[in-house]
Amino acid sequence: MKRGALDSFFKPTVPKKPKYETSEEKDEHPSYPFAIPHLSKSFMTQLNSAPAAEGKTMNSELDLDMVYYAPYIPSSVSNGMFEFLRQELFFQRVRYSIKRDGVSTEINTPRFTTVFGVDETSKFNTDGVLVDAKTTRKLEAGRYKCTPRPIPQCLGYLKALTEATTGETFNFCLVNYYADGQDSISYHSDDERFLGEKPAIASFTLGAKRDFLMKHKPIAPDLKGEVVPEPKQIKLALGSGDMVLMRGQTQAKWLHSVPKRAGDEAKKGRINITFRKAMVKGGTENYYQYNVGTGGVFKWSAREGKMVS
Ligand SMILES: O=C(O)CCC(=O)C(=O)O
Ligand SMILES: [Fe+2]
Repeated sequence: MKRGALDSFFKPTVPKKPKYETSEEKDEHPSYPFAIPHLSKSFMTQLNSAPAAEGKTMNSELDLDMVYYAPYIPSSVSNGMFEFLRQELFFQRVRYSIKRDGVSTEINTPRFTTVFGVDETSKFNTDGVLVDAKTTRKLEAGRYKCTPRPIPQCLGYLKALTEATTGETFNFCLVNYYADGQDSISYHSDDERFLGEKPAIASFTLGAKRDFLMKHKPIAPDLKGEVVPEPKQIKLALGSGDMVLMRGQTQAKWLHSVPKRAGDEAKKGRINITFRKAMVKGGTENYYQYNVGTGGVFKWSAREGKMVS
């Protein structure tokens, strides 16, 4: 046997080198299953030039009020950000049961999810302790059934940039990971009362390109029985680094979805990040219930090329 072959035979298998650089600093918190590294200086510098493209206002359709940045995140960092977040965040695959007409059905959320943040009535102090937003006093035990988690630096950095661009403020960050074309989100609107009347939601895509579909909610005939024609469905092929800001009446009047897709593109995996602002405690309970749940934690395995529990 040749020397080189023997050498490589006995060489220990080193773990795959991550495709991105991180900072030495990490966020740790009792609510995190493991620490999350900060973004590298280089990533932060590159992100500082966001938005990479001017936002296009989409408001010519009935009740629609959106701004579309294609892209928002500079293309030099969008893939690194995708690899970083997929590798460093913890995810869950949430199951819950709902009652439809008295019959309870099990729902398996068809994507990986994670969530950070707390509603406007509370905040994390600099020691990572939850305090009342008004009195800044430590929360009494049992204020929340769930365990709120502070937004880590890597997502907080993007949140601050998004706030500067949009003039909105956010206190929640929800993350979806669509592993392949079978993962999806069905038609819905983010019109919960805990978000307030005309919620602004900034929604990012990293990784695979996926179609984002929008359709107007059914319009009832007016009192005179006149039928208002519904606007036609909208399809945005969201690519890595793109951001859509939905605001005004968009959630009240429109539905959106990311349907299942065949083909190789979706197999690359797609991360969606939404920044939102929940006004009351019920919002925090809802977001943790449906994005964390009670099952086990998943983490990306670079070796296996999939989320593992
Ligand atoms: O993945 C997306 O682009 C949309 C996600 C979404 O609508 C949601 O999480 O409410
Ligand atoms: Fe949504």
